[in-house]
Amino acid sequence: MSVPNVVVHRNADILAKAVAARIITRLVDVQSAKGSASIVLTGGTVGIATLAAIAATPARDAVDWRRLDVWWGDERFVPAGDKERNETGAREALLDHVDLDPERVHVMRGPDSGMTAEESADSYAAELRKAARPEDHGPVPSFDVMLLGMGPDSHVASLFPGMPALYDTRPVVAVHGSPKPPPTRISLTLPAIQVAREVWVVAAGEEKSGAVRLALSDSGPVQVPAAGARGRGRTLFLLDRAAAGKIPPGLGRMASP
Ligand SMILES: O=C1O[C@H](COP(=O)(O)O)[C@@H](O)[C@H](O)[C@H]1O
Repeated sequence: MSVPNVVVHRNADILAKAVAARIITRLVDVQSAKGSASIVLTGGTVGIATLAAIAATPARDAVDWRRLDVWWGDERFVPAGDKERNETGAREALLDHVDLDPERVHVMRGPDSGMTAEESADSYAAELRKAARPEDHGPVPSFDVMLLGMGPDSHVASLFPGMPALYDTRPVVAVHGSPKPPPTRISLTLPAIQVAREVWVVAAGEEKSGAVRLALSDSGPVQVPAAGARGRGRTLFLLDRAAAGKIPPGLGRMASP
């Protein structure tokens, strides 16, 4: 697993635009190297603002959207189209505005599918397994880039401090009793997160600063889930100045002072 690098931007708006530019560059680089690329999306404020920033820039046309697999790190277990779904936010911000191959948009199903949360998690795990190649050496594809928002409690995806999902070795689980509504969710687990080639944790706001500090310390991921958000090849913490306010001096690289 990689050691995190920290990049700090002046405010949340610049952060979203800078992450959008990074994503475009990453996807173009991967597509030019191997044909297609994969991204794991997050919900949350910076995650969705980043997707809107991609939609707003003409550089988005540099990506071949039809050769992109889109996955989610977590989903709220509510019906398709519900405003609470991470999928709904992502579609409104970006996915409905680019020419994606619908077969490559891998949503986590909600209760309207007729599945229980457990069945939905199992079906997502099966979809991941189907997409994995021998070179992935396991049941989850080596995602090219995974975006993860982070809560003030240090949760990433729908992995909340102390909850059973953090001990689970399956790639996808149902989460019940989430401290943040809605209570039922589907989430990748840490073993699935940690197969990503690159994991980018995005966070803005002073209320996240304590969690950022802990996530960059040697805290254990059961207490501080974001401390387990590490990519195989690269881990980035992409922050605004407020979220970076409590990290030890010298750790954060100020990109836009
Ligand atoms: O519930 C969730 O929250 C986190 C972070 O959200 P934010 O609004 O505090 O940025 C998000 O990353 C996760 O995907 C989502 O389901």
